[in-house]
Amino acid sequence: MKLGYDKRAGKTWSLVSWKSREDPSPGAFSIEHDANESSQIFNLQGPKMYWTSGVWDGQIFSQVPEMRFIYMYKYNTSFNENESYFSYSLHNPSILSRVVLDVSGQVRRLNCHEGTHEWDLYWLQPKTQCEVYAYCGPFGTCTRDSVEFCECLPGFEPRFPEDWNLQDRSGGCVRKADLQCVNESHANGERDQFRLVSNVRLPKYPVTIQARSAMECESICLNSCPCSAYAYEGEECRIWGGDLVNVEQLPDGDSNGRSFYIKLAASELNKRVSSSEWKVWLIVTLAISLTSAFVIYGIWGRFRRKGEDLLLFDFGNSSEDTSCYELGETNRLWRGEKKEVDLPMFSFASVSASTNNFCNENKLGEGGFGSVYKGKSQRRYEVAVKRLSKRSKQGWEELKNEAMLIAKLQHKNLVKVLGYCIERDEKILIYEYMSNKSLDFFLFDPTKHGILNWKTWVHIIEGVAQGLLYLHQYSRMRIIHRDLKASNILLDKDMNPKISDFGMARIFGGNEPKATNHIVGTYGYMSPEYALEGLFSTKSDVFSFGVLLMEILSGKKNTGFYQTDSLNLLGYAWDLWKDSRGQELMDPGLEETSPTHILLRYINVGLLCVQESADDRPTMSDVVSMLGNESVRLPSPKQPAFSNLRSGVEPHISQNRPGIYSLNGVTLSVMEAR
Ligand SMILES: Nc1ncnc2c1ncn2[C@@H]1O[C@H](COP(=O)(O)OP(=O)(O)OP(=O)(O)O)[C@@H](O)[C@H]1O
Repeated sequence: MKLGYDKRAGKTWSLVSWKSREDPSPGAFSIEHDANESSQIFNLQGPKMYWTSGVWDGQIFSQVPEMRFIYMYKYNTSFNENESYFSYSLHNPSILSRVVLDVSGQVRRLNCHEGTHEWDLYWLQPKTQCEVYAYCGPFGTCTRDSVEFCECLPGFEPRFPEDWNLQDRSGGCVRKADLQCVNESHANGERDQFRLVSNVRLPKYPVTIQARSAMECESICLNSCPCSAYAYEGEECRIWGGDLVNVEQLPDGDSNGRSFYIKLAASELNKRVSSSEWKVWLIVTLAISLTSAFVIYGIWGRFRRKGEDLLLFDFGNSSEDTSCYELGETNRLWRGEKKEVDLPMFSFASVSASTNNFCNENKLGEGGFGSVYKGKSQRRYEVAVKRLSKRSKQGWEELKNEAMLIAKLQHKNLVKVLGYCIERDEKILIYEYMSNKSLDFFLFDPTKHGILNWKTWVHIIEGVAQGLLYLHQYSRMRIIHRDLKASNILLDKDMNPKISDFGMARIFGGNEPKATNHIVGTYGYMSPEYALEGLFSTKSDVFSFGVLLMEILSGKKNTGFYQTDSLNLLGYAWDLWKDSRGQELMDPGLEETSPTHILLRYINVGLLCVQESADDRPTMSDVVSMLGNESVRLPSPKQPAFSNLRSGVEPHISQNRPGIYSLNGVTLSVMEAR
């Protein structure tokens, strides 16, 4: 369908939401294409702007940067004397995809899942209130996941305080003191000044101009009356005229955080608090702090009980139940941690009841830090319960790291954590149950590898790639998994892959590799710069993904590979590739069910991922596009890392480097070199 304007018929092609989920008559929202040159998509709530895509630059809409990495669609805009419109089509016409404008005003893209024939949510906007156009009005700032979404920028106050208190923030904020707006010194000697606003998503609609320095950029803004703010980054001077909208305050450490300078009257910046104001401020602050403490205490108590109620209702055996919140030291320690876990807490009694007292028949497997059991709630909902071994001291740190990270992530290819329990010396995480266990069960058992056809393997490979891409690029934090391997890919009943085991994962800022002395990971999957120098980056995950891909294609483990007596799997693959015999690497079962040129393409991508130099390896977004789009030309790979290493022999680790890694597919870390 076209979204635009039919000039001959004088008709607009738009998308209109339903009135309610049951009533398909025209609702409050509509999407239209701007017929002017800016060619943006407007999502309107009645006549009011609700969301905008930003201007079309010929490839993407400026407010939808992720379009750069989504290679599935072809976009088309057209302006001629008869019509002006925007439309899209799919590179692969067999994929079913649709765009829906929801009753709540969200634009949702849904793709039909080949296996389940259900509509999967692929993309949506606006995702949060902070992305709604001018949600906090002009000069307001928005903070997601906060009770009070909106605040005013420093030096501003609500324009309509009554509406503001009644939660209508659309009026925004106004200056507490007017700008002087003079080029030369003002009569009283005060010129407008700038105040830094940091760690935010920048306001919409800047104008970009060239400036040689931050000072020059500041002076341009200072000498232009309508300029309200500027930002200087990489020789690019951005200035904003008039109202600032959609400034979003980001959480600490968010790699999307930027800074800008807002222009304020000098009197506002130099304000001193008089002694009577100071006293009033002190009294009010004390009163607020005390009231907040009581309120938080009350809410916390209710929250704990609510978590427990949920558990009793869902898992529990109420008569035997001991309450988690009555626990002692360990429990308080957890809550005392700086970063709290935003997850429901369950009592040990109910978790134990759900697994039939951790009986052996319910045991799903055993990892480095403890055992995993299948549990069933009273409502027959299946879960997986990871119980930390009481001897494992280090495992506790990993488990906490895992809970804190996964609780903040949401993607269909990442395993979900449903809750936790800490009681006396018991430490437990509860996950969604994945009935097909982990990928290694299918991969390294020759009788099982052949059960899955090529289509399913592609589904698994693409899912893992999407999950990693989300971690590296799209999640709220940039995350490096550091322990991607076959046993950490779980499979649900429909063989959807989910990345698990975030015990080693790290939040990562910037693009430069980070160094560590404490090298953890699994032999065979670790990149050379990480195993040998302790340097990790998103490219170390790309390396592990490459090894996994080669293992899937060949049906063989990278470690313990004895096909030839001189090389490991990567070396073997490289030798075949050089001799144009790549297809001989393939698991014979796969070769029968898939076209050779596709298999060779996948081997090519795998070899690109395991190249020696991290800089030569593609990013996960490159990998996703190379795997999914046959029209993307693939570069020739260079020789893989460790390819001349005898199978089962570990790379030499220098004697003066303290950290070491793991063996035989089990993750370990020790602090001394061997
Ligand atoms: N959510 C789950 N659903 C079903 N089975 C699971 C689930 N989580 C783990 N398992 C099973 O339990 C086994 C042990 O998992 P765990 O994550 O503790 O260790 P691992 O990843 O195999 O090893 P390591 O801890 O050394 O990395 C897995 O191999 C898998 O078969």
